[in-house]
Parts: sequence; structure tokens; C-alpha cells
Amino acid sequence: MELDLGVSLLSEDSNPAGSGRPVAEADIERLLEDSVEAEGAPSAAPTAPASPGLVPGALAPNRSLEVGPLDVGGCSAPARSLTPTSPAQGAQRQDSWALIGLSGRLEDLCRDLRRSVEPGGPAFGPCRWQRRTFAASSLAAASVVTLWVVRRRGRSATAPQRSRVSALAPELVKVNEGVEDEDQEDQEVANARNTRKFELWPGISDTMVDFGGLPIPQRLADAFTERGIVEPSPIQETPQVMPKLARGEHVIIHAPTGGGKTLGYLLPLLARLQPTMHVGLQALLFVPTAELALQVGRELKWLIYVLAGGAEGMCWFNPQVPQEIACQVLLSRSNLWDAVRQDASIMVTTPGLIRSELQMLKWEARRFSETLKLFLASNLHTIITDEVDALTPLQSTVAKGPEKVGAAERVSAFVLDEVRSRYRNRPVQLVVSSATANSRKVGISAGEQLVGDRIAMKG
Ligand SMILES: Nc1ncnc2c1ncn2[C@@H]1O[C@H](COP(=O)(O)OP(=O)(O)OP(=O)(O)O)[C@@H](O)[C@H]1O
Repeated sequence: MELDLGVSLLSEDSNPAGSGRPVAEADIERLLEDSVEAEGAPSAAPTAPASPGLVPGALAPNRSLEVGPLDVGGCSAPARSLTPTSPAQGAQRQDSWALIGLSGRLEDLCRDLRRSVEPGGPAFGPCRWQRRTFAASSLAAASVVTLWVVRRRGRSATAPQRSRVSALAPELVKVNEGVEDEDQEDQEVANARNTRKFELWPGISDTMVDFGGLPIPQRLADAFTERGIVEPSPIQETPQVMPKLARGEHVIIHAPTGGGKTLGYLLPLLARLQPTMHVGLQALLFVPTAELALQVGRELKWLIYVLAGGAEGMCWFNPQVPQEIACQVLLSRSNLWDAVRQDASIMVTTPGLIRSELQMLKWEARRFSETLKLFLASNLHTIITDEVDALTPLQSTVAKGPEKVGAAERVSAFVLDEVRSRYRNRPVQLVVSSATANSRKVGISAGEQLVGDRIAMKG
């Protein structure tokens, strides 16, 4: 990890040449100016005291605010004096700086910044969604990043660094020093990055019974009994599977063929379907072949039928949606547009199909490409890759053609990029299932490659 991450973070929004170029003093100045100009009406009056050195209330025109000097990852900004030209600008600037003094905001900001510099983390997302706060507090935020990166390298911030940050915003130093245990911090950061807590089974008022650590509605347990499913299979009752999936954590499920992996990932997925405000998939499920897509689709449709309360039932998580359209199995490119039109919640498909559609749209119709991006990313919270060994480049030597090589990763990366850049860095749960018992190692490393984390599980 580079020490100048803070600088890149600053440059992401402000630097048209993209990240990486050191931020010039003019960029920092422009960020501060932008934050004043872009905010329009003054923000709500801050309820906590402003940072030391700031007088409460608006900065009067011609009254100066002293900032710096600051050294962020090798880019030094000398002390400057910012002078508002109107009372409104003064009020906004004062509010912006006062935001730095709000410890709740600060904790959020610091957490997001830590997340963004975590290796493999969703780089730069927070700059966009926290633009207001971030732009307003760029100088201080960059200092936090610098401090934190120094901590990650096992060294303390230098005394001059500390005193500069402490002079600028003492609360930032406190927040940084508040976390003593690095392991605990890492765990916290990883959890915050990966998980998104949902109410399970929203809209279902049945009694819940336990199935492998996951509460399931009584109506489903009864239907299982009729099918001869009276207790969870060994992989289904492994604590690392359904309870973790229900919490939104990434999981690699590895068990021999017929071990019950499919049900193991489908139940938590169904439990996590949410009422959504707008159009778009909630879960994308990749399988290597059309036959498998049909098989998984059939299982999903049966589960949805039972959960919806039989033939006439609507979707439990959104009573305005008929159960027939909740899950779509995509077997041809035209099916994809049916799924978009019908606003499916779960799509089961082979990644090659979506990939070829995306490629076509790139050349043919940017307008449709926007629609598809919206459909794929606006509500997405889960990507499941079944039979991962058959879908990754680790198998590329035996793959039949370029379309099969890495399509799952490419589509996942495409969708994740969309989610990160447009939807406030919303975490997406990644689930990987591998059945090839005699190539456990391949399955796990392929899974890790897709999930982007070292996660192994017993099973
Ligand atoms: N707990 C259970 N008790 C009894 N039968 C089960 C249980 N869980 C799943 N099954 C049944 O076992 C069969 C195989 O399950 P499933 O398809 O989920 O296995 P899998 O591990 O996903 O296999 P594959 O690797 O082939 O995808 C299915 O018919 C399913 O309905």
C-alpha cells in the first residue's frame, strides 16, 4: 500500500487526469471552493461545537479562515487564508468546516476512508458518495488517510504529521487513536465492508423454525417434510454456511456433488430479498450450463411458490409483485430483456450470455446499455457463482473458447464497478460454490479469486 493513497483519494474527484497524479495545491484549493459552490443552500446548522479556532456562526465577508500548512503524502500545501466573498459563502464555509467537528460524522468519514484504503477494498467509492462532507473536509480527510496508512505499515505517524493533523482537526487524531487493537480494527473494517444487514423474510408472519442456523418459515419446513427434507445436510448445518450467508458475509461453499449446496445458498438468499423502491435485480446467480440454470431455476421457483403461499400468492417481500416474475432463468439474449421488462428480482444464467449482451450493447446502443446497467446494479446485493471451478480462468487451459474464459469474473467485475461507482459503494455479497471434491484446492482458489478475499471453509 502506498503512502500517497490519501493524495489519490483527493485526486479522484478533483483531478480530471484521473487518480495517481499528486494533488497540486490548486486542486486542494479548488476542492474547498467546489464544496462551497456546489452545496447550494447552506446546510443545517451544526449542533456540535465547531473545530477550535473557528468562531461560531457565519464567517463574515472578508474575515479569513486560516488553513494548513499541510503535508499529505508528499504533497505539501502551505498555510493559506481563505476569505469568503459573501455572507452566504461564509456561512457555508463555516458549516463545512464545522462538519469536521461533528464526531459522528467523523467516525463515518474515518470508517469509510479506512474501508477505501483497505487492500482489495472498494477504492475511492466514499469520495463520491460522501462528496459533500468529503470535499468540505478534504484536507483533514487526506490527513486521516495518511495517518492510517502509516499505522498499517507498522509505524506511527511522525510527530510533525500528528501535530499538523491535530492542529487542523483534533477529533481526527482521537478517532484514529481510539482503535488500539489492529486485529479488531481489521475485522471491523472487513465486516463493515462485506456485510449489509437485512431483515430476514420481510413480510412473512409465519412462525420461524431453525434450519441449519437459519430461521425458515413454518410453511417451508412443512413443504420440506413432504419432500423428505427433514433435517439439514452436513454442509447446510455447517455454521459457516447459512448463518454467515444470512449476515451478508462472503462464503465459499465446498462440498461433494449432491451435498445440498444449492439449498444451502438459496435459502439465505430468499431470506434476504427485500422490498425495493425501484427496478432492478437483487441477486445474480451464475452457473456454467443452461441445464444447470434450468435445474436451479426450478428449485428456486418451487421455493418461491411455497413461500408465497401457493398458486395465487404474491411475493412476500413485495406483495405487488406476482411470484412468477420474481425469478427469471436467462437462456438467451432476448430473455434478458424480458427479465428487464418484468423486473425480475433473481436471475439465474450463464455469465457468457450477459457478457455477450454487454459487448453488443457497447457497440450498438448505449441507451440500452444504461438500462441494463440500472437493472443489474441498482438493487443488487448478492452474486452467487455455482460450480465455480468450471467458470474461472484457472480452467482456461481446458476452456472451449474465449467467451468461457473468465466471463463470470468479467461480468461480476462489471456489475461491482457499477454498484461501487453509482450506488454509494453498497456492499455486494459474493457466494461461491464448488462441487469438485477432488480439486478442492482449485475450487477454493478459484472462489477466492472471484470473492477477492482469502476465505476458506471446511466442508
Ligand atoms: N437437507 C436435505 N435433506 C434431504 N435432501 C436434500 C437436502 N438438501 C438437499 N437435498 C436434495 O438433495 C439433492 C441434491 O441437492 P443439491 O442439488 O442442493 O446438491 P448440490 O450440492 O448443489 O449438488 P451439485 O454439486 O450437483 O450442484 C436435491 O434433490 C435436493 O433436493
